[in-house]
Amino acid sequence: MKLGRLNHIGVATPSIADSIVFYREVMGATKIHEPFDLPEQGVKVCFVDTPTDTGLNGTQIELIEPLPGNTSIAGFLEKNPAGGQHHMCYEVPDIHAAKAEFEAMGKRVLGEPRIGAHGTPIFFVHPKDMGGVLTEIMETPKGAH
Ligand SMILES: CC[C@H](C(=O)O)C(=O)SCCNC(=O)CCNC(=O)[C@H](O)C(C)(C)COP(=O)(O)OP(=O)(O)OC[C@H]1O[C@@H](n2cnc3c(N)ncnc32)[C@H](O)[C@@H]1OP(=O)(O)O
Ligand SMILES: [Co+2]
Repeated sequence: MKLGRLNHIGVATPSIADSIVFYREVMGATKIHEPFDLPEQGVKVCFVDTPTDTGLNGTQIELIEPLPGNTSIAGFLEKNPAGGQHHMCYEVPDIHAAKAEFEAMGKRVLGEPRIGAHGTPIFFVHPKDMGGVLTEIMETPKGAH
């Protein structure tokens, strides 16, 4: 692998509305995007931008709240009622090549690549194979940065 850009840090929350207030009032976030539902992934999503001085897009905070019926995030929140750091997402140039590399290293890729919150293909690698960090791999959006 070649370590790619840290696209976002996923933070599970019981309430995106409450988390928006936190990131604005406590953290001083100035660019908080409109929340949107991603029903195929069973989550409501809200991106919080972090500033960069490079003019490129900074790593985002991805707030995720379970939609009714979602079990994975709901299960995480049962264990962590206040929410918490859920996953890290790195960019790759080619999602299929990356999937083959992780599988060749014996890492458990969870499912086939599917479209994620940025509209490009993503997959997850099991946290137990990744030093305890649920790791999302995302294909870099065309023309990004
Ligand atoms: C895709 C849209 C958006 C985007 O960016 O595009 C998102 O990121 S949406 C994010 C939500 N989607 C997912 O998380 C999909 C991938 N996740 C999974 O498939 C499951 O959550 C899985 C397999 C990681 C865990 O599910 P399971 O049912 O096995 O839950 P358990 O509680 O039994 O966990 C087993 C074991 O793993 C540890 N665990 C669970 N979640 C995490 C985590 N987020 N980070 C680190 N470790 C995690 C859990 O503690 C258990 O460990 P054990 O020692 O056995 O107690
Ligand atoms: Co994510």
